[in-house]
Amino acid sequence: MLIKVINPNTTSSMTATIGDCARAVVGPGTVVDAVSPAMGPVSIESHVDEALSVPGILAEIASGEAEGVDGYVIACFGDPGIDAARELAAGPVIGIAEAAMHAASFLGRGFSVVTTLGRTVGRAQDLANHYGFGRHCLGIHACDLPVLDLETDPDARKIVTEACRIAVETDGSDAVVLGCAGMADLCQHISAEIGVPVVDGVAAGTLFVQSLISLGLGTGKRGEFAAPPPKRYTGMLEGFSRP
Ligand SMILES: NC(=O)NC1=NC(=O)NC1=O
Repeated sequence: MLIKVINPNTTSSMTATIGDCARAVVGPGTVVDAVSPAMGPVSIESHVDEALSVPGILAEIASGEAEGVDGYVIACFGDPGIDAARELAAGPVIGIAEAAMHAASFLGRGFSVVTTLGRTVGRAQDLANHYGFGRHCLGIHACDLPVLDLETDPDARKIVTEACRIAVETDGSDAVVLGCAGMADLCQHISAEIGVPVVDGVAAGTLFVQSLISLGLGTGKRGEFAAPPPKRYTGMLEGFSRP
């Protein structure tokens, strides 16, 4: 089977890290194609960044459908464009926030989320509530690292680890969810350091997609997520028009 893992930001080094983390967990019959869209923000740290990442995500979903992709992971903790992507895809589409929260909910009574900048905390809270994890999500904490500093700051691992330690002590949580795809490669180190399960949504989302495909399950097409009707788009979006 072929799973397309889409890093909605256009930083190729982060896409490579994300792809490595996804490939590390899939079974022998699964190929992971990790991509960034040709257009979009170099990192996603605001509502504007998230909105501007969606056209590129949808372009990747559309090309994936033509290429016979079996399922998709949207590897950004805001789960941008997830509903629109599900309209375009036949197979399952899972965002890393939804995946990580589901996984963490199996590990105890409650989990903490550690995200990047403080301004992304509200979005993570909205997603927890939207997905039905408001009761399980005991706290959402920012490590105050910009997304791309996760790759460049030599202290990034220590900063995220300490933020996770403080989150668990503050919230009394049983597990931690990493609130950024760029943290995926820190997961095992942090878990060993703080002594609680740490969930990376890239790995969790990839395995959930693999499992759904193995069960022969894809996105339901009877109603809300049926293929969208023909539509003309103008200006910069003209290429998205559906005859
Ligand atoms: N909360 C976040 O920082 N989310 C993210 N921004 C990105 O560019 N990738 C993420 O996962």
